[in-house]
Amino acid sequence: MEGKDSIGVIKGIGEKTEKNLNKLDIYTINDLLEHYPRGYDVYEGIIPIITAKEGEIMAIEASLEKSVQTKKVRNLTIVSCTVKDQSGFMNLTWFNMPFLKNSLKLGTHYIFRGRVVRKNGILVIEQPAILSKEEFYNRLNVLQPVYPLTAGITNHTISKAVKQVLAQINLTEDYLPKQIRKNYNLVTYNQAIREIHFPKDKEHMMKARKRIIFDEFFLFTLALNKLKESKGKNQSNYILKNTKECEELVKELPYELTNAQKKVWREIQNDVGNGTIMNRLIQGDVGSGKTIVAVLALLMAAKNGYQGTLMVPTEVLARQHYESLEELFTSYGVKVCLLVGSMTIKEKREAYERIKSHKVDIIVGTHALIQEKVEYDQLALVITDEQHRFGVRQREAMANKGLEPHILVMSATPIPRTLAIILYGDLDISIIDELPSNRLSIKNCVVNSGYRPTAYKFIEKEVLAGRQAYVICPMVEESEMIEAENVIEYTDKLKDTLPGSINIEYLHGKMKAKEKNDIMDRFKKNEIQVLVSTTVIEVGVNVPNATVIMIENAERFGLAGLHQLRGRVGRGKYQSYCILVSGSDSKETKERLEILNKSNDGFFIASEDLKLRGPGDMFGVKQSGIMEFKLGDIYTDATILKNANEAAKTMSEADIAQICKKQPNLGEKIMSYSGNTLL
Ligand SMILES: Nc1ncnc2c1ncn2[C@@H]1O[C@H](COP(=O)(O)OP(=O)(O)OP(=O)(O)O)[C@@H](O)[C@H]1O
Repeated sequence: MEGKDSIGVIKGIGEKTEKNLNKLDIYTINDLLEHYPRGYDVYEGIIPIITAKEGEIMAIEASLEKSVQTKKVRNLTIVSCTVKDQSGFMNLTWFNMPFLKNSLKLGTHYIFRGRVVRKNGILVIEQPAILSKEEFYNRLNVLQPVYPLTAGITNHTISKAVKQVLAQINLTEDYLPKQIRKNYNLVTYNQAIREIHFPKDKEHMMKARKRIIFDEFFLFTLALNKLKESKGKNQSNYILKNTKECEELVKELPYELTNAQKKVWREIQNDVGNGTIMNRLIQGDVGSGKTIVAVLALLMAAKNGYQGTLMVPTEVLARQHYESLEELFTSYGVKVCLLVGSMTIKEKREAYERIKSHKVDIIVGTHALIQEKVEYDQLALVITDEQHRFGVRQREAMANKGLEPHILVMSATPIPRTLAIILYGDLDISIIDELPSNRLSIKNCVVNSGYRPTAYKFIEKEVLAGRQAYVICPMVEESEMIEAENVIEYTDKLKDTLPGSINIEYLHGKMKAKEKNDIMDRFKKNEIQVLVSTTVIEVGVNVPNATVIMIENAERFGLAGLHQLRGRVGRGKYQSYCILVSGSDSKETKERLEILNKSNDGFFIASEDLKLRGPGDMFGVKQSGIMEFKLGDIYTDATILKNANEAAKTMSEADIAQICKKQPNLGEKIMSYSGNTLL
């Protein structure tokens, strides 16, 4: 078996499973091996039912009190039952597992293990695993990998497949020179891959992680260094002059640009006017007003007779920008068009035609913008919104579309300067370090679920005063389907609680793009006052009239993620509020959430978060996922990042060629970061 082989060669993986694995971007054996656990589950002992705590995972040994009930709610089958041990009773529920009705027998003792949640005021274990004594005790205190999943793929499917591959594959060829391994105290590739999936203990897992993260950062910085070298300060084909329209737009804005915005705008003008190609990153906290600076740059490109694009991570955002740009630019005679994946073939074809013939100046869209079929005419400026989804590769693919256009990247990730210099090695950095002066600081509170009625009353009060609110629903990791169902259920309950005059709608990842856009449009127009949503409320959504965000299960998010979510409010002149509802009473959770409670400053939060979370602290909290590293976290793994960067710098062209010979897929890996032919 070889890394390049298709996953179809694994015994037990049929066509259907293969298709489902493809949805997780797993096509080859290598992809599977690099589908790292997102955490580890550690089985602790059996405890009495009476000690159940909301939000925690528990194992109980119990028997059925009554026979199993099933009911159908929309397209979900819900199986539920009550079990008892000597200390008390507990309700259990499963989704879409109707067969349990016949397999669970009265009078038999089972071990159930799962997360305790509160439903209608009662504690319930949701989706518990049912284990035999032997299975349970075999797993006790052993780190079990927990993989990112998709519909049709269980954790068991992946871990079984990985086990089989590890038994058959030879991974002893290590591309990383021995000296580097020695200098930075890194285990071999072979050991790392084996132990990241099935670690002997936490210490081994940490060593495996360190090596894999080192590789991620090493290859990334290698690619960046190359990119930087190849770019140099190249001559630009597009020299953009300042235009009177930009000055007019600045004058017409309902606010004055902050000094930080003015400074960044000047830097951009200088970049695009001095004859070299601009490669610039604008970094600014959520809501600091990056968009208007990008808008000015686009107007300038259009008024110089060129095209410009604005590429964002989601369709909802693309539409939001498209609509506001169209409104802003019409009076300047600048034509804007939208290009997103969900458009019909006919619509897309029309867009391609208008782009190619330069009937439009500004194109706003998602990754559809970089598809091969799009041909631009004099594309002078590419702006991407780097909310963790666009890596160097996409940036380059876009750049290659034009005759080397100017590139502007916007990021709301608060990265300390020393790290930013490494991570954005090929870019100059501008920082918007000042919020608009009309902003009031967001008021925060951390509460438990008992506070919900008060929170709902508060939302009602704000809505009656003309404002709007977001409610972010509990996170469900098992399946998007169940998550969607939760959102619908939550919305129904909220409708029962709040007055009928308040329009409440929901948004979740399973909805069609058109439905999502429609809901967002109506929320923007204040036809919807309360939006219940999963985290699909993406970074960048801008509804300044929304003043409350209530986040359920706040304990399950990383602080960076919470800060981004919170950034959906406090974007206008009104006092805004963030209610963090925590489903856990643990001291660590309280400490973590307290950081957000205390501060609204992204840099401060990131650095405090770092102090609390040690490196490799991957239990329980969703990682920030910045810049597409599979395991590496730029904050907690900053030391590894610095080391990897240092090591990459020592590599000469010949060294790289040498190690690529040893490991042919290394070249591909580097390319996957850079999108550039390096070798
Ligand atoms: N100088 C300013 N004074 C007052 N309001 C401003 C100013 N600049 C921008 N705004 C307004 O602030 C809001 C947030 O701005 P914008 O959407 O550009 O934020 P952002 O930096 O892109 O944030 P995010 O990272 O969350 O997307 C918008 O409604 C915008 O109109």
